[in-house]
Amino acid sequence: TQSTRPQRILGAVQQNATRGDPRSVVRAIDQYCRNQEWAMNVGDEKGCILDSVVSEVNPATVLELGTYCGYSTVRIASLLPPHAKLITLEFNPEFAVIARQVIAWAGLEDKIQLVEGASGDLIPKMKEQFGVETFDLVFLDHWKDRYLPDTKLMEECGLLRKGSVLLADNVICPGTPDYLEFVRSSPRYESQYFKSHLEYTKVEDGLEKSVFLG
Ligand SMILES: CNc1ncnc2c1ncn2[C@@H]1O[C@H](/C=C/CNC(=O)c2cc(-c3ccc(F)cc3)cc(O)c2O)[C@H](F)[C@H]1O
Ligand SMILES: [Mg+2]
Repeated sequence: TQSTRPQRILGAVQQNATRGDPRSVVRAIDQYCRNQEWAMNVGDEKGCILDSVVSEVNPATVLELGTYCGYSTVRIASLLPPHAKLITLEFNPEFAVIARQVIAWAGLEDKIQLVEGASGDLIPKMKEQFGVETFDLVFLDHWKDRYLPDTKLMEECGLLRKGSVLLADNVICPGTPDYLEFVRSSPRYESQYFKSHLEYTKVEDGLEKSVFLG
């Protein structure tokens, strides 16, 4: 039977990456998606910007919205200090199955909690069900029309504190116009655009880093 793109990405990891070596997992996915078939990972170019923001924030608690195959999940978790935790939300069970195996291959199960479900349902349960106070860093990379409602929901649920950093993928391509307008005009956020390119292409895209001011 025909394999799916996520299954082929997992295969590339299992064939080309070293178990327990997260950076080799990241490299294997980038090489596959650049040379064989495109996939919507944040990728190597925007990934370097992601790395620098993660290193700067040095977060104890991270929330990722939209796991897909776990590329950015592994990339972020590989840079976290000991005892730091990353919660990643994914509502497509087929993607979750693949992402769990990619995370396991990287040996990062202890740092990453993949929760299956929709962000709109899970965000209100973060405190009670997952023992989270606030998030130091949130990486938004799920449906683009959900960035703004979920940001407002995180505020309402008290999951952001003064200094929490939101990092949003794809603010140019496919684009998140309502989110961008909000974080750039709101007095409660200090926003900065990092110009880059759509993963594995020459098309413009970028990341928006927005610090919640409380
Ligand atoms: C809505 N709440 C959700 N809760 C949990 N998991 C979710 C939720 N919503 C989606 N998911 C989950 O998060 C993922 C969704 C990622 C969406 N990403 C993109 O569409 C996306 C698209 C392009 C792109 C650019 C140009 C072009 F020509 C074609 C594509 C580039 C990118 O970097 C992207 O990130 C996953 F698939 C979905 O199940
Ligand atoms: Mg993306």
